[in-house]
Amino acid sequence: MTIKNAAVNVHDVVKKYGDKTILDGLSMTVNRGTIYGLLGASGCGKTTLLSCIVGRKSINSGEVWVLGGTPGEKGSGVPGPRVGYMPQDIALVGEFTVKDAVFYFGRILNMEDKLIQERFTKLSKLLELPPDDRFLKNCSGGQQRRVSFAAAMVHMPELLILDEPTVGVDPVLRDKIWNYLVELVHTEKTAVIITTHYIEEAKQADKIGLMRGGKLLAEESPARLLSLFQTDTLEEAFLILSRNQEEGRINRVIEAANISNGNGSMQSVSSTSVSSFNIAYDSKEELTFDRKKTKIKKDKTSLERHRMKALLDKNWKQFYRNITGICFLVTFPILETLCFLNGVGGDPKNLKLGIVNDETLSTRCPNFDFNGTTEIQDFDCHFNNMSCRFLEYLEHPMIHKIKFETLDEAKAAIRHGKIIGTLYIAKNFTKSYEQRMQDGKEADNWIVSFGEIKAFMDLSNRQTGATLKYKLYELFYNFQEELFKECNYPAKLGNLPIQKSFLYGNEDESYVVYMIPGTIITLLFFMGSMMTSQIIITDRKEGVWDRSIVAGVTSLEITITHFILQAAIMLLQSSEVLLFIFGVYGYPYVGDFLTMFLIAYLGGICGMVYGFWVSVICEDHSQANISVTGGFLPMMLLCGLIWPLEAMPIGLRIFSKCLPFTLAIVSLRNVMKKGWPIWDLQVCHGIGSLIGWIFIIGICSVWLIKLKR
Ligand SMILES: Nc1ncnc2c1ncn2[C@@H]1O[C@H](COP(=O)(O)OP(=O)(O)OP(=O)(O)O)[C@@H](O)[C@H]1O
Repeated sequence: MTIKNAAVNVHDVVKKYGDKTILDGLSMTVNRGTIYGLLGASGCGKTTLLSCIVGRKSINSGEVWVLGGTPGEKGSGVPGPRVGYMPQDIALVGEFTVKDAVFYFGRILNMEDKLIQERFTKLSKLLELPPDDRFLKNCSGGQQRRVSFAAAMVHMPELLILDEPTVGVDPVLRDKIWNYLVELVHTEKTAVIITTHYIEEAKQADKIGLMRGGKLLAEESPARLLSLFQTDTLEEAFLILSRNQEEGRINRVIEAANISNGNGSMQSVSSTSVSSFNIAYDSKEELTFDRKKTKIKKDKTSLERHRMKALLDKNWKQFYRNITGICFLVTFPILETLCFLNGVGGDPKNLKLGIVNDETLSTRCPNFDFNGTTEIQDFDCHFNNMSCRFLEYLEHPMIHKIKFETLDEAKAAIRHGKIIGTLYIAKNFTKSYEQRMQDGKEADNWIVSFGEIKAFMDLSNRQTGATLKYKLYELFYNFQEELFKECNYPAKLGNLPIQKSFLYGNEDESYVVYMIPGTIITLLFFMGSMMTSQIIITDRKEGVWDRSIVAGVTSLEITITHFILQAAIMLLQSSEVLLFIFGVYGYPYVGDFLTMFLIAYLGGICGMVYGFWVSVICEDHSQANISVTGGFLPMMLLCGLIWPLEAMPIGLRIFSKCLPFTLAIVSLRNVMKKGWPIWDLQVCHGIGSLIGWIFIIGICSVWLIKLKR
């Protein structure tokens, strides 16, 4: 027998996961137009073997030859339309209807819709599929398995690989499926490899491979196995083989049958094993010869329109039929933006401030009247009731005044956390304040001291304490400025002798404005990384990724089509965030909006690529969540979102500038606050750093995907 008759030829294959050997020098041959039943206990390596045959797993040594070539190499037909693969997991999209699932694979394989419909109708009847429009996520496990089976067979492949297709299928339907397979191999000359735990159903196979411990114990027709071991069932034959292998007495069927039968059937068994050895040997020779003649080329990773279309259609259906997902993707950026704008940067309100006014013994001065508090006599300005006048200026939403009789009481209240600070006004404040003005540089120290309002503050909450402190300064300046006006003194005499003017920004700006560029970029980066890592891991976990690749789709096509949809979603999310900040809340910007949008959008795209990297290095969602947040939080703390970069030690500052967010935030702030154009060097730095990171992470991810295979 030659390799031309063999659909699959596996020779002396070793496959390891780490140190663990899963396939231990395994050889098998599957001929065209036959059914090959691969049997073995759970965990013996059946799925691993099938993955090596379809080219989804690389082997450590040995040879795998499929439909005239090596999987993954030119001419093998694997992955591609010549093979139909039904993996053990359902490996279909839950948001697909029954019909969508079959059409998806048909379209990937470039079949006309009319032909797909014809096949679908036939398979639907044969496999008793649920109604066409039922979503797979609403089908039972057995129903999903049958749909998966139909999807593997829609294109009538030359080689059909079925990993446990009859699990959860009732005996009548199971019988029907086997009859169909038998008919298929006879009429179409299809080669079928089928694994099953129901050993007896494999009686209809042309050949059975009994696998155990990574080796093939026997490779015979069912009838021959029964006669060799003189058993009524295949299960018993398998039991005898397994027992003998466990006891270390056999490696191959020849010895097993000897042990089981004594010398009686020695002759026939010997010839069987010799012939089976010859198959592998001949094939190997021809295989080696062919390879010497033709240099094997790797299949090019071309982009095919029909596959891209089918993938885009799949991604779109996955997206719009997942209502929870849509709600999250659309509303999360708005919610986060609202939380940020409402929760960060506003002034505190109703801060409890103690007042000890020894001058009037009142906090509110109920019948206080501004009139008469200043009086000009002999060119001098005389003051009355200044403490009440000042307390009027403290009528502000930030301050809630609480009267205390003594300073000690007020200090005790601060220590017990009842108030945030207290002001103390001495008994002769007005007189001392007036004296201090008139005496100027000749004023006595005690006059200066009594003419002061003393503040005692709790600064343990630095932000609140500092905000109140600056508010008190501001209110006092207002008080003093108006007072000086009334006295015909220069209004600014009491201010610090510094003339301030601002070329960019202004003094009253809220802290939130400082945080806006950082928040936009970090939020979109986070959204992008979460979205991409979750979607890709889900795709991979469900097995859709692998299965599509076996059907001929390339990793590049899957990645690009995912990227197209997610980039569109990111466009929406970036618009939402910018619209809320600058449109709805009206925060000012002076630069070009499109440049700001570009930087924000690139931040989101960079997040998507980071999410792609995370999906490559992580096995599941929880690992991915840890990686996304674990990578994101340090970057967020170091990027200048919360605190200026200038406050960092120099080494950390340089490191921070190498991170994806940092320069981008600086650029966005320069456009937003200073109106710098896109060609400004500092703006270009931020854009360039984002683009650089997108390429670096993208290339590393693709490289790692190749390495992992
Ligand atoms: N990616 C992997 N990394 C490490 N070990 C793995 C990996 N995949 C499978 N294994 C291990 O390889 C062995 C064979 O697994 P495989 O899935 O091929 O068995 P199987 O015969 O198909 O089992 P079953 O009939 O239960 O599906 C098992 O012990 C499994 O734990």
